[in-house]
This record gives sequence, C-alpha cells and structure tokens, in this order.
Amino acid sequence: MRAPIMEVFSSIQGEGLLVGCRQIFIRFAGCNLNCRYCDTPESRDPQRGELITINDLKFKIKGLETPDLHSISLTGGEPLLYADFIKNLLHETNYKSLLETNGSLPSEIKKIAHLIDYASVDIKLPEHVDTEEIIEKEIKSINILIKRGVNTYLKVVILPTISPLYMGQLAQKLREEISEPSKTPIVIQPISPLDYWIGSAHRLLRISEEIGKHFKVRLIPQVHKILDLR
Ligand SMILES: C[S@@+](CC[C@H](N)C(=O)[O-])C[C@H]1O[C@@H](n2cnc3c(N)ncnc32)[C@H](O)[C@@H]1O
Ligand SMILES: Nc1nc2[nH]cc(C(=O)O)c2c(=O)[nH]1
Ligand code: SF4
Ligand SMILES: [Mg+2]
Repeated sequence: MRAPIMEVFSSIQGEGLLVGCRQIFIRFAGCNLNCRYCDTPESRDPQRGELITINDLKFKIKGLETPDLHSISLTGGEPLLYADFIKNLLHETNYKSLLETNGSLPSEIKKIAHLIDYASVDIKLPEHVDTEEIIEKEIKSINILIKRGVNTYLKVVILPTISPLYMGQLAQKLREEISEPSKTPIVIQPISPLDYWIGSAHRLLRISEEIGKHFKVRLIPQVHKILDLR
C-alpha cells in the first residue's frame, strides 16, 4: 500500500492545543477542499506527493526522532483521504498521533478514530470554502472522535472582517450539536500573514468573548510562522 507524501519533517507544533510540542509532521498530498486562505495550496494536488510505502515512511520517521519528541502529526492536504494507509501506519508504530483534519470525511474518521490520540478538527467558515453543509460533516466527525475518547479540539481560522456575533451564533450551534462541548475547546486561529491583524487585533478579544459564552476558548496564532520554523 502506498500514499502520496509531500514532506516528512521535524518541528514544533505551531497550532492549536499542542502548540510547542515537538512533532514529526507527515504531510499527505491531495485535498478535497479549497479553502481560500490555505497556506499550503500546493498540498491540494496529489501529484505533488511521492508515492511511498508504510515501511519507507516508518524509516523516514525513525530518522527524525529526537529526545523531545511528543508525537507525529498527520496533516496535508487532507490526511483522511488516506485513512486506510494511516490505519496501517498506526497499527505498525507506537507513536502518539495528532490528526489535523478538515473534518469533512466522517466515514473515514470512523476507520482510524480508535488509533488516534489527539484530533484537531477545523471548522471551515462558509466564506472560506465553496462546499455546502460542510459543518454537518464536521459535527459528525467531532462526535465520532469524542465517542472514541480522542482528545479533540476545534480550530477556526478567522479574518479580521468576521462578525463576533456570527461567531457566537456558530459556537451556540456547535454547543447544541456536539455531544460533549465542555470537553471540546475551540481554538481561534487568526489568519496568516499576521499583518492582516495590524490595527484590528482587538477584534480577536470580542470574538473570544462570544465563543467563551459556549466553549472553553483559546486564541493562538500560528507560532511556527512567528519563529520562522517549518
Ligand atoms: C494546511 S491544513 C492541512 C490539514 C487539513 N486539511 C486542515 O485544513 O485542517 C493545516 C491547518 O493549517 C491552517 N491554515 C491553513 N492556512 C492558514 C492560514 N492562511 N492562516 C492560518 N491558518 C491556516 C488550518 O487551520 C488547517 O487546519
Ligand atoms: N510547525 C508547524 N506546525 C503546524 N501545525 C499544523 C501545520 C500544518 O500545515 O498542518 C503545521 C506546519 O506546517 N508546521
Ligand atoms: S482543507 Fe486544509 S489543506 Fe485543504 S485547502 Fe483547506 S486548509 Fe488547505
Ligand atoms: Mg502548515
């Protein structure tokens, strides 16, 4: 079995609740969405990956192990396009794993939820993607992960133009439809480049307050970009 892998590299997790943890990143090539803000647009093309076997990948990961290693990060592109490959990889290795996903493939999440330790599920706002009803699929994915006991958090990339009240309404909908909202924090991730936020970073506090009415909330920018790390 092979999957198109774009890059395998060691860095610190720059996003979400595992920020600062040393990870080995496995970036799959190919994506089923087209977020306008995607900072890795080349990863949307499966042709940009090299088709490699599980053994090849295990060898690459082994070579990147460091004393501070926390876990591996399965990202992309959309890693869930290769759920069967991931299932085999996790069966054959003992690393703790983070799944970084757009949450749009609940049937694929079902295949690997029992093998994943942490999950970051993006909530894609309608202004960022063309796909209809994506949030329904994301909610399904989140509930599958929670049911499986996966340490799950949600992540929302936002622009300075987003309405805080809209974010509050979205958080209220999510709280009503997610099975254990008190155990599922939301990470607000300001869109990069952070120059967008010069003069409007105060809006982030209002958004945090609106989401905070319904969820534990964290405001975390992409730290790896601030540190100029990969
Ligand atoms: C490149 S995607 C790959 C994993 C998966 N397809 C997803 O969207 O979660 C990894 C993460 O990068 C973040 N991201 C992508 N472009 C960004 C940008 N311009 N600003 C802030 N975060 C961004 C999204 O939150 C996304 O979860
Ligand atoms: N350091 C670092 N942290 C990350 N967190 C999510 C990333 C991604 O592209 O999936 C990423 C990335 O590309 N680099
Ligand atoms: S789902 Fe992830 S990889 Fe795909 S376009 Fe959106 S941010 Fe990029
Ligand atoms: Mg990245």
